[in-house]
Formats: sequence, structure tokens, C-alpha cells
Amino acid sequence: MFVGVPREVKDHEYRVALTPAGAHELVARGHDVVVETDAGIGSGFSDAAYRAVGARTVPTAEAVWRRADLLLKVKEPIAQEYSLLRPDQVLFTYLHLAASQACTDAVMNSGTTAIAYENVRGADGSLPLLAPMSEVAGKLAVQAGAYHLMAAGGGAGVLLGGVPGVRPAHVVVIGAGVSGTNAAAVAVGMGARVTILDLNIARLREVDAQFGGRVTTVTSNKFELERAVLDADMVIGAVLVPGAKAPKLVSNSVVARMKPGAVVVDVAIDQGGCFEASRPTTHSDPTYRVGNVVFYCVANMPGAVPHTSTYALTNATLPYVIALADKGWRKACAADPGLALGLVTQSDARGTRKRSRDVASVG
Ligand SMILES: NC(=O)C1=CN([C@@H]2O[C@H](COP(=O)(O)OP(=O)(O)OC[C@H]3O[C@@H](n4cnc5c(N)ncnc54)[C@H](O)[C@@H]3O)[C@@H](O)[C@H]2O)C=CC1
Ligand SMILES: CC(=O)C(=O)O
Ligand SMILES: [Mg+2]
Repeated sequence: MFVGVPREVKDHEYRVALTPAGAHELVARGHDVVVETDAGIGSGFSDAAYRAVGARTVPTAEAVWRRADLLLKVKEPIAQEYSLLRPDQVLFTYLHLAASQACTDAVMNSGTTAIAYENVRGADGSLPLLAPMSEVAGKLAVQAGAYHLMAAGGGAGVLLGGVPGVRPAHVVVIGAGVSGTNAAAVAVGMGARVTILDLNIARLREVDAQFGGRVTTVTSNKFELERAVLDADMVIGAVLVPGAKAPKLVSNSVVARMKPGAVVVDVAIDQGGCFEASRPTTHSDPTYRVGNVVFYCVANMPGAVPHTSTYALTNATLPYVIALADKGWRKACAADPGLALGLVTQSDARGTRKRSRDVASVG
């Protein structure tokens, strides 16, 4: 099978979907690997490193998309890539269709068979291809939020950990899943006072045990959410309803009453964000203000630390890539129902059909 890896084109996106080690594995199994020139450079992999393991490098994205039976990406296709989507190809990448009608239309109309990383499930119901990037984004959320909480970063000028005699910042995390608990760990490590909210009490029990009482856990409801957000110096949005748009949990009227100079980091922005005022931003221009509150809503946060993120992502994706390349998507999905859950569009004799699960969630 021809496996293609184009260079990522989203703003400041330096990850790549396959490492030279992954290419080596595929070539050893008899597959042809085609990588766009400089696709790996942002993650520290030269073209020569890919060629050394038997992959070919080609100068244009068009050449990769044209040849590949299995097209590996990191981020969803953006407008300049829509015309490259085609039938008779399997696209394996993050898609986040619930947040983008334009991308949904492009993928559906192209006739491609698309499998979304973020929808693939492990046997235990976990999200094995989302988790590594949620770990990265959760940790980065506090790092980015702490920067923007400084006066020069647009925030109130509060040091996360405080100093003896001065209160630390209050960091509120909405969602106690993978990104939320990783954010809490870094915030605790930096000396902040941390509150974490979730609907899932069993999950809060685990978090309480994990942090030995160092984090305040609160069952999420409108009243408690408002109370926590109004007292926060930093709020991290880390909720997920898999396959659906993020629920809008914090209204503009609550934001208007937040502390001046508070910072919101809405990690859940790739599913639409959990604040009414959230809209996607880029690493080039990561923040905007809503009244006196700074919003940071970068939809590809892990792209900023590609030397970490590319390894973390491809460690998780490679077994699935191998299954898709060795067996083809139909047999691979039949053998692994968790992979089949990632299938969002499929090409058949009558054209592409959209799976109903995601149709419902496009808002
Ligand atoms: N911006 C970026 O660069 C990145 C964004 N993400 C996104 O971060 C979000 C979170 O992902 P994970 O942490 O992996 O999800 P997760 O599934 O591990 O955790 C989500 C948590 O949210 C909770 N939740 C759902 N609805 C809630 C509500 N109404 N109130 C309170 N809690 C609620 C769930 O019970 C769960 O514990 C996803 O949208 C994911 O795509 C992930 C990586 C990078
Ligand atoms: C999960 C995701 O969208 C990212 O890593 O950019
Ligand atoms: Mg994203």
C-alpha cells in the first residue's frame, strides 16, 4: 500500500504524522512510504532520515495526496487542502468535524474514507489517540495561562504560586479528564490553589486520591461553576462529550463578572469550546479580550512542542497505521470495533455517506 505523509500546513503546526521509525516499520512490511519534503523538519526529522529507512521524499503536497492509498496527517484538512481530498483514499487524522461545518462538507463531498483519531476507542472505552495530545495540551494550558496572567501577557499580573505572605492564584479546571488532570498537576506543581469540576463523581474521587487532597474537587452544576469561575484567576476549559460539540458552560454574562485580568484557556476549543465567547485562535495570534478577561483558544496547542508531541502522538497511532496498511480499512475496522468507531465518512459505490453520530453534532 502507498502510505503518504504531507507536511502540516496549519499555523505553527510543526508535528508530523509519521516518524522515521514508523516509516521504517511500514517499509519493512512491504509498504511504499511517500513523505513531503521537509514534513518532519519541525519535529527534528530530516528528509535524509526518512530516505535512510527506505521512504521516498517528494517536493509537493499534491504528489503525496495523489499517490497515497492511506494519507496520514495530524490536523484536519484546512481550506487550501480541501481540493486535494479524493475518493479511493483513506484519510487518518484529527478531524473534529463537530466544530467545523466547512471541513465536514469538504470531507463528505470529496468521497474520501475518513477515520478521526479523536473518535477511536480503546477496548476499555478510552480515547487512545486523543489522550497523548490531551496530556500535552493540559500541561501547556497552565504554561500558556501563566504567561498571559503576567501583566506583559495582558493579564492581571498575578504570579501563579504567590510568595510567602501573598496568596497564590486560583486555577479552576472544568473537566477532570486527561487534559484537566494534567493541567491540575502542573498548576499544583507551580503552587497555585486548584479547583477541578466534573459531572462524573467517580472521576472526582480518583482525582481526589491522585492529588492527596491538594486539589479541591467539586461536582459541576451551574451554581458551583459560576461560583468557581467568578473566584478564578485562571480558568481552563477541558470538557469533552466525545463526537459532539463542547457544551457551552460559561455564558458571557458570567465572563463580564470575572476578575479583571483573569485568563481563560479553552482547551476544548477544537470541539467548539465551553465558553459562549470562545472562538478558535492561532499560535501566531493566540489571545483576544472579552471585556477585561483574556481568552486563549489555540486549537492545535501541542503543535508548539513538536519534539514532544510528535513522538507522543505517533507512539499511539502507529499500531493503527500498521493495521490499516496491512489489512486495508474494511478488515482493520472489522477486526477492531474501537477503530471502526473512528470512521466518520466512508466511500462506497453510491458515494460518500456520513455517519449519523457526527451529523447530529454539527452545530
Ligand atoms: N486545543 C488543543 O490543542 C487540544 C484540545 N484537546 C481537547 O480537549 C478536550 C478534552 O479532552 P480530554 O481531556 O482528552 O477529554 P476527557 O474525556 O479525558 O475528559 C473530559 C471530561 O469532561 C467531563 N465533562 C463532560 N461534560 C462536562 C460538563 N458539562 N461539566 C463538567 N465536566 C464535563 C467528562 O466527565 C470528562 O471527565 C477535547 O475537546 C479535546 O479534543 C485535546 C488536545 C489538544
Ligand atoms: C487533539 C488535537 O486536535 C491536537 O492535538 O491538535
Ligand atoms: Mg486540536
